[in-house]
Amino acid sequence: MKKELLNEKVKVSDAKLFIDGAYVDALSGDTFDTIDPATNIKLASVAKGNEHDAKRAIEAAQRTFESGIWSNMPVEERSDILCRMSDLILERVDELAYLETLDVGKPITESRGFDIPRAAQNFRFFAEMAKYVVQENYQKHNVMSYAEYGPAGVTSLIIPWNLPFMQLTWKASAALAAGNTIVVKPASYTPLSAVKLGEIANEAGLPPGVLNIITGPGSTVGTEMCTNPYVQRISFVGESNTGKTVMRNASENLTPVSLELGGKSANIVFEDADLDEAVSGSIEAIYRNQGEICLAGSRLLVQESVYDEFLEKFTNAAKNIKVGEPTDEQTDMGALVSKGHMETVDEYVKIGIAEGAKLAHGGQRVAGLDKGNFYEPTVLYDIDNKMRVAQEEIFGPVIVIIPFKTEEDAIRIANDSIYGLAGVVWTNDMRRARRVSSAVEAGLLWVNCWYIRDLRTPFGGSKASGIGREGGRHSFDFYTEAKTVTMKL
Ligand SMILES: NC(=O)c1ccc[n+]([C@@H]2O[C@H](COP(=O)([O-])OP(=O)(O)OC[C@H]3O[C@@H](n4cnc5c(N)ncnc54)[C@H](O)[C@@H]3O)[C@@H](O)[C@H]2O)c1
Ligand SMILES: O=C/C=C/C=C(\O)C(=O)O
Repeated sequence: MKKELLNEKVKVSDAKLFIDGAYVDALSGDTFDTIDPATNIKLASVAKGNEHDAKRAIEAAQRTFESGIWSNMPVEERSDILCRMSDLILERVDELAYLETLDVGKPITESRGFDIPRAAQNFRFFAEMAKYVVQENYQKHNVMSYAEYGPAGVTSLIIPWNLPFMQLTWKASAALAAGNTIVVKPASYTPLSAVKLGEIANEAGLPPGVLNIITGPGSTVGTEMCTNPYVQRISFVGESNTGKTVMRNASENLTPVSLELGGKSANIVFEDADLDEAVSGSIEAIYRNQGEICLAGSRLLVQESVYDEFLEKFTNAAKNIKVGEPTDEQTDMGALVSKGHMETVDEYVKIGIAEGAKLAHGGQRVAGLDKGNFYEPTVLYDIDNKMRVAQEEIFGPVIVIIPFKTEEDAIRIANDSIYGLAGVVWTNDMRRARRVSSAVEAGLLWVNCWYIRDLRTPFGGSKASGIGREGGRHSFDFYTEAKTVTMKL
């Protein structure tokens, strides 16, 4: 079934580089395999680009930018093309969702219900918004100053493997709407959906050379995308340590960076919260997408007075999660992206237990599903925030539960982290909600909910979780170059 669908819909031979509107092999002719996380069997051969291919793509993007075919196109026309891309993504939702599920290992209900529709929404949102970006114009006596926000130029987008199509389109749609030409690199574990964007672009009428896609290693392709002098903007999503390398490399040409990096977000449950709501929200915040979400509420802080009751309810809910074949409609949690990543997650659980953590559930691979990278939803409790499992990003289905006494303790523990991506607060006291959300050091705070998004809001992290914000006007700030023109009239 899988193979047939792959051959029929995915056309394995299509997993090539996309440069100047055409699918091409890597200059070296090299390929690499992308693997199905549910079986560890090869899914497809993918062109293995290197720095020379990246250079070729950047030069195509530069030529196209200079031609003005996209950068000078009236914004309404650009917007129409991007809206067509949005429509085409929706028309192909089943195929793209299937592809994403095969490549990432995530449940089909998640790909079809979230990743792909959100990708379509990304394109429509930024295409519409580009038409209404407010221009500044000031006057003092006979002097008028106004600002032009032109496209920045060739833009590099480097994407991780956890939400591949959603995050690629989150960046690509904004960068394109602003009039840039782009070069994108998906993660090597999950290149297949990104490759499809080339077909969609051609069908929508995006001029050749505006979008270029290079599959291949970060060390070669990614490095070129950060150091090539034609590149004017770099938007990167991935681990904090890779983010440091990106920033170091970007400094060579003083290229502006937007970095969305790792997290270890505090999810704080107060005694006055609706406990059932807090349990189901916290379950989603750690186990959705196998825990492979940067925004995961991966440090669960629970007030002592409700700790035992919460722990019992949470553990029962974790036991009820159905881990299984990602393409099965009944599956809640699929496979981890790779065998190596699953081993890292398992290693963390062992480290936690050695550090003194107690195990309420999980802590091992799922019995009977040993061909794929299936790991049980795992609950570690009685955690001290100093433990490695509380400080380091595990990026898998492992919650660490930490008791706390007072609001001040909760805030102190929440902020005792190198990361500052997100935070979650469960309480029915709105004054407390306001106080705690102000005090927690993070770019994103959710109260009595998790991962509800409004694309107009600033999105990004503080501390080691990133630099800059995207979303709404913040995306346009990053993907444009401002110029102030002052005229004496
Ligand atoms: N803050 C956010 O919005 C956000 C969103 C999703 C994922 N993440 C983070 O991403 C991480 C998981 O993703 P990952 O394992 O793919 O991250 P990663 O840092 O290993 O890789 C991310 C991308 O960078 C590329 N890359 C690797 N070395 C590079 C280099 N030297 N120069 C340029 N590019 C290079 C990779 O090939 C990949 O495409 C987690 O830390 C997670 O929290 C953050
Ligand atoms: O894993 C990280 C999640 C990133 C989410 C977004 O970029 C988004 O919702 O726009």
